[in-house]
Amino acid sequence: MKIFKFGGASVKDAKGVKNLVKVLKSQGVENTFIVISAMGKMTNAFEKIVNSYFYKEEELKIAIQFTRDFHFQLLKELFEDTKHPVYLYLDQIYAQISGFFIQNKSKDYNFIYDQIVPFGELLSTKIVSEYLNEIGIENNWLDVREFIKTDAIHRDAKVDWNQTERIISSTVDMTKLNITQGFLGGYGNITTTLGREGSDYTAAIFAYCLNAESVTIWKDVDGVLNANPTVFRDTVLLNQISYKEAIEMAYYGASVIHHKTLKPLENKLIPLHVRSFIDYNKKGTTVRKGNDLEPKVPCFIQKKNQILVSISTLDFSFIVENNLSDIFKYLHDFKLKVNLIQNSAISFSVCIEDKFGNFDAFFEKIHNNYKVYYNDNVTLYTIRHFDQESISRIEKNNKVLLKQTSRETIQILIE
Ligand SMILES: Nc1ncnc2c1ncn2[C@@H]1O[C@H](COP(=O)(O)OP(=O)(O)O)[C@@H](O)[C@H]1O
Ligand SMILES: N[C@@H](CC(=O)OP(=O)(O)O)C(=O)O
Repeated sequence: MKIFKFGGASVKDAKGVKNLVKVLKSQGVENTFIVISAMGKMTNAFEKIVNSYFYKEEELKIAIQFTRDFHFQLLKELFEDTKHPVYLYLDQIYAQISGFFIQNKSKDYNFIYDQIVPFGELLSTKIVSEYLNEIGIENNWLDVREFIKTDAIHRDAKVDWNQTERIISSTVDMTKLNITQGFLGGYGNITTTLGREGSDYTAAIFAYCLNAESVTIWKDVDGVLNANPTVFRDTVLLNQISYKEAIEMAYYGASVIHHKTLKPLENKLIPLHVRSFIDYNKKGTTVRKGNDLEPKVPCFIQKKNQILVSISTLDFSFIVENNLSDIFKYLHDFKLKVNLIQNSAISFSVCIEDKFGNFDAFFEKIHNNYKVYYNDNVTLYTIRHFDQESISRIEKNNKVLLKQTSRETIQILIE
């Protein structure tokens, strides 16, 4: 059995949905399990709804209407008959959204996020599923929240592997073409999410639990390239990469594969194919056990919006011995992702990412006990398998704030 994951870019409009059908037909629909993300940029649009609810109530209605109009327009292009039940589904979803905001008493941003943003995936999967039925490709729509069970950490839920594996392996009917949502999970009856861009991970979870033969994620690029083509010129397609190389690249921020996707696949040696939904006959990239990189070229990863924090002790005590555990505890408590660390005798520099908007609270907590300086909005470049030419490419015309080299990797922080 094979798992296909279609991301937002592949279903960004009605043409995209029709193209998904072409991809499916070209590969054969038998023994296939499909994971789909929200359409186009709909996750951002649903995030805007949550943001308006909290901070700009006067924009809430418009934000909701924007997502509704988007899906309604798409339905009109896919289903001529406005009496088709999928239109009713759309109405029901928007009644649920309004009902939620009327009844909600919670002030927990992350909880509310997880009750609203998932409508993007629920709508996209229902639309694709109904469209496939309409054109004669029978399929089974699954509510992923009943299958992937998580803890209650909203927006960053951890999978309960025991429960999830038991449920998936015993209840998914593999004789059917199944379609489900990426990115979502369930804690009891409460919806959770696995972190932005988590649909690749969803595909890997199902692959692991169903012992799939492969996972294919369909992208708007030919496969995994040695750099993001929207940032770098002259990129090269990587035909094959090892799990280890892929996990390193994803960890450093190569957004083409979600970083949690690799471990479940590597554990069962399930190959991951990254292929183009535009040129779907091309082979793309395969991630599997074997040579690190084919061809072996420097690989560039850019991470924007980083904060470089330099922390030193006030009393000249050694930073590592006496203070580091303290600082790391706060970094952990405030969910600040550490991307680079470097220390001297009395000071410590750390490059962090503030996904949840907690940096100010972290700063508040530590600035009385330490001398703290920071530069925000800096960019971290990572080069795997670097050479002098690749380093010069990054450093040219840029102010380097910090640089760190290990055997295979160099990281350069640029102002
Ligand atoms: N190393 C890389 N190779 C290929 N694409 C990359 C790489 N790094 C970043 N990308 C970006 O990832 C995009 C595809 O991923 P994404 O937009 O998340 O797709 P989807 O939403 O369909 O999952 C590409 O269009 C490209 O801009
Ligand atoms: N829709 C979610 C999950 C996801 O993985 O999306 P995509 O496959 O389009 O990156 C997000 O945008 O975060």
